[in-house]
Amino acid sequence: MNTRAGFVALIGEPNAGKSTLLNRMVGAKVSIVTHKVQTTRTRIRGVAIEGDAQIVFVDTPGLFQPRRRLDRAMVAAAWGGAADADVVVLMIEAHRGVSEGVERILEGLGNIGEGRKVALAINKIDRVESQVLLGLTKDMNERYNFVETFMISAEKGFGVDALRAWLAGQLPEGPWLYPEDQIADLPMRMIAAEMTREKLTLRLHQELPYQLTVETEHWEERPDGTARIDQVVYVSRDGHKGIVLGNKGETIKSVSKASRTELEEFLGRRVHLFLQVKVREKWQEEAERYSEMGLDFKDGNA
Ligand SMILES: Nc1nc2c(ncn2[C@@H]2O[C@H](COP(=O)(O)OP(=O)(O)OP(=O)(O)O)[C@@H](O)[C@H]2O)c(=O)[nH]1
Repeated sequence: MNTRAGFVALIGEPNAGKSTLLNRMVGAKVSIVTHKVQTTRTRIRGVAIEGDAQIVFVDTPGLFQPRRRLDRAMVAAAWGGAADADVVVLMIEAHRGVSEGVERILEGLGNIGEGRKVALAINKIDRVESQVLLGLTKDMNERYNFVETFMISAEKGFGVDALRAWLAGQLPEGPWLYPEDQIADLPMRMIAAEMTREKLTLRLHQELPYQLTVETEHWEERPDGTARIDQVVYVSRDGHKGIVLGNKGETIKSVSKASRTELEEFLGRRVHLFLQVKVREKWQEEAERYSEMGLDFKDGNA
């Protein structure tokens, strides 16, 4: 049996229906619902299984409202994520047509590289007449070379199975990115990693090394009702390790304390949190496909 696996970036203006579609495609068991933390990272939103294929959906935070300087870096990062995905799906709203926002996205799409598979999903087709749909399909395909166009209603479920099956077929052959037994607690591991990353962001401000990732390596439910969570903060350079540790380790200690407090509140029980900082020079290359955080921020995008 040949398995397939890969990343799909779902992009579109706010309100296009991305969350609705993801919930339908992914199913409650493995969907990840953390909208809380805005980082410069591309996050995994959910993992869907379709036959022999594992589809990892990534999010593109902050893609469409670049107001402040930080947001511009996030926009660049988001496009970086889309450019690294195996397939990009642009979702638009049938009744709104080619809005200004959609035009901007089309411009951005022009820069993500030749040969990228970009599909168009026209959502909310329940709200328009079929002539409108045909016109919109034609218009959009004249503006960009989509490999495929889908007409769907994420809310009513129309066309969603066809889209998921098509996506599965587009992914490269290879082992699954997440072992089956890890998928169930993947959301919790990721939420915990994001909490720590958020605390690092708050504590370090501008000093925060861009090339930094947090992974939850180990999660143990203890018989006494507490949880032991081991996380590793990966940095790409030795010098960054010092920044994250802080003077006499005080930065990492306060990050750890803040993250643990939040985790305890979230889980409703005591948590023993252990943080380690490790240097992994090439973590971007090696971790991209296998780490819990998936696609990442690239040098030069800021
Ligand atoms: N009529 C109709 N409404 C839909 C459809 N899909 C989604 N919606 C509605 O559109 C609204 C936005 O959907 P979301 O899934 O939250 O959109 P989103 O793209 O995730 O939005 P952000 O999280 O802001 O980026 C919700 O009120 C949905 O119920 C559809 O197929 N038809």
